[in-house]
Amino acid sequence: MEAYHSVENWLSWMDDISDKDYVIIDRFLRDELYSGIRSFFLSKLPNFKEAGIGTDTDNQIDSSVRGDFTYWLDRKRDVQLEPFWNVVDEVLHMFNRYCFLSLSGYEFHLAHYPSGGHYDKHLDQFENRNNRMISVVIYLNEGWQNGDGGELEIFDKDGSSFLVEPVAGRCVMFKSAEVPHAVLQSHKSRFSLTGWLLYQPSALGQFFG
Ligand SMILES: O=C(O)CCC(=O)C(=O)O
Ligand SMILES: [Fe+2]
Repeated sequence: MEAYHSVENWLSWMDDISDKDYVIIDRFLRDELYSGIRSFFLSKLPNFKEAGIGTDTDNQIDSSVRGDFTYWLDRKRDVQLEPFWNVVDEVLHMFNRYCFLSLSGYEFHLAHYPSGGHYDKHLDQFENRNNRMISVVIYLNEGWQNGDGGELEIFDKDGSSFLVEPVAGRCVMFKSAEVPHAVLQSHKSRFSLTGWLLYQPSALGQFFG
């Protein structure tokens, strides 16, 4: 299949994430794919559920920590998103090839922070499950303006931090276990597509598959 982005782009993004633990890429998806995802998002809004903290077996809802509503995606069911899944395949491949990771899975959800929602500072790791390697967030907020809130706050190792505006088409990727981050209170509805590239400890399938 034809590559979605050039190798030169991938090399510079992989350099960025290796050096700084995060990379920010504007207009990551072509217009057509971006619009398809946004329409899909809007069509699913009635089905979103209040997000919890923790894993499937140990999930707690606590809107003082996290105020978003999510809709988990499923590649087999959500076939309208196939062009997006193809990009996910490419992202996985590029991390494996140029960052020497062994990624072999992913999980993605749509996220809606209603006005007033936020997410406290955290790492994208669970105590009882530590296979999230790379976090990927793509923002779908058209007409986002200064003052709308909902910025992603990324913390550096020295404790200092900076804000990333959740503008439409922007993609942020970061190392899930290394980069503490938070979502500042949003003053408008805030839309994103968020996922994690997963490390799966060497299963037999990797050798024989
Ligand atoms: O939407 C964002 O900017 C980040 C969301 C987040 O941190 C999460 O879902 O774990
Ligand atoms: Fe997070």
